[in-house]
Amino acid sequence: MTRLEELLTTWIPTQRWFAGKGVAVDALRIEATHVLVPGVPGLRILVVAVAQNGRTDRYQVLLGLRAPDAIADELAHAVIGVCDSPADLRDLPSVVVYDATHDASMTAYLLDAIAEDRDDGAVRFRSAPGSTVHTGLRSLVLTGEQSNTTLVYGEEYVLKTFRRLWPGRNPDLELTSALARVGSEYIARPHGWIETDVVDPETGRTTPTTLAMLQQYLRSATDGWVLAATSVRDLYASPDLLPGEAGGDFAGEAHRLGAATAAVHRDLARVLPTDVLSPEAQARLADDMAARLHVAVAEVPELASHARTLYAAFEALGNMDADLPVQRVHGDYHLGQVVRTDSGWVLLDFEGEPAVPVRERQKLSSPLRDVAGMLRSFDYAARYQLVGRTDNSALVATARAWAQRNREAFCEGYAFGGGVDPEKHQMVLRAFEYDKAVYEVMYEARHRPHWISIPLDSIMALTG
Ligand SMILES: Nc1ncnc2c1ncn2[C@@H]1O[C@H](COP(=O)(O)OP(=O)(O)O)[C@@H](O)[C@H]1O
Ligand SMILES: O=P(O)(O)O[C@H]1O[C@H](CO)[C@@H](O[C@H]2O[C@H](CO)[C@@H](O)[C@H](O)[C@H]2O)[C@H](O)[C@H]1O
Repeated sequence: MTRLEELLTTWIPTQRWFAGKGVAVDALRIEATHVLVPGVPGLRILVVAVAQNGRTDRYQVLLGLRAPDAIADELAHAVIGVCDSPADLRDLPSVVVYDATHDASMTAYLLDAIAEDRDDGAVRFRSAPGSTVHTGLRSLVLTGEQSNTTLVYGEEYVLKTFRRLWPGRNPDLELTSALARVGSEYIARPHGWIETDVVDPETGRTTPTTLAMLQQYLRSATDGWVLAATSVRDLYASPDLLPGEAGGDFAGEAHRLGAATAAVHRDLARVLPTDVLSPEAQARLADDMAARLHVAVAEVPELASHARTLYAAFEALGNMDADLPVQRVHGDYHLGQVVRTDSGWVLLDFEGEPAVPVRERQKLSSPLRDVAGMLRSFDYAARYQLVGRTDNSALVATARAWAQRNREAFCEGYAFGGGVDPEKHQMVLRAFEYDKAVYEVMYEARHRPHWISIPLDSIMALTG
């Protein structure tokens, strides 16, 4: 009979949220099993350590268990396999295990437990200060290209379950809660969270670690990426027009998004620490960018011919003779992280780069890093519909014009909303844009190789 570890070794690498794609799994160990609903049907939270190529990453698996003949058709797609029963279920020779995020009868438990501030063994469920969580709502899994798994309960809440676990409080919860405390209108209100203790392998300390965050579901939300892509599509349909003349012009939205971004940065600086980088710290920041480029060139040799310009931009940042104010920022800002609601733009997903340890993500950074992220995203939105088109040469200029118009509108909106004027900090902005483009080359190489030409073409255009 099969052990659960064996099933997980096959299943985890096929999941969208698995960060170690393309690298063989050397070993898999279940580090913790939290039994939330005992017996069958049952629900457990597993912390699974996956060793690959000398490093170990931790993932959260919400595991459903049922008797082998008791799995409903609608759960068939979520089945991981049949394995030996765990030690506490010895009266059953085997069980079917499945991804419990798809089982509304099990996920109801999570919402109930948050509403009751339950302590369940080593798992703590908490509602946010001042929130009364409503229960009895059925959950559905949000589909999409995600690093995590998000459940929507009724039309009221989303529960974002963090898949890759790093010891510590997830910045998404930390920053969203901080912004909620000052009444920010640009976030989805946090309603609760789930946490457990994880031993930090670096320090050996037991560290409260966020497993999930419950947040207001924004019913009327449309993804910023979808809106921008629609605008680009409209323009491509009439390429003789200038972006400002086309029906679906996005510049007004880009301006409002810039202003919303500045407001969020202002609030973060108000409630969380700020600093000014010392010249040494500035040099370290530039060195880190150069080190990331070095790794990327080794993995994607096409980058090599542009490396000199990129290194020069990082060096200029390192030697810059001007103050660089830093604060908590979003950290992975792009059009897929913002939604347009009836009342304006809302920023989501403050967790930063999921592949970076929480400790790193908590470091203060320049808000221009987020600005650069969004500018890169305008470039992506403009270019992605050209991927694979052989007739695209005429449209390249159109794409550039669209990205430029929205870049300017966003920067103007950012300055109008009280942020620094990004266009007046070209050296810093350029370094962050290059650094993000290098990150994207690596991201696409690992997750969406068919899109790698997007950041590579931008780097080519940016570096001349
Ligand atoms: N509170 C919310 N209300 C409505 N939609 C949401 C909400 N939170 C997330 N979403 C949708 O889910 C997508 C992914 O959410 P996100 O927090 O960015 O997850 P991930 O870290 O996995 O990328 C968003 O782009 C948005 O479309
Ligand atoms: O999963 P997350 O949303 O936290 O972020 C990761 O995935 C993003 C892709 O979904 C990736 O963003 C890149 O692609 C976007 C278009 O899909 C584009 O708008 C962004 O500018 C580009 O960086 C993001 O980098 C990655 O961390």
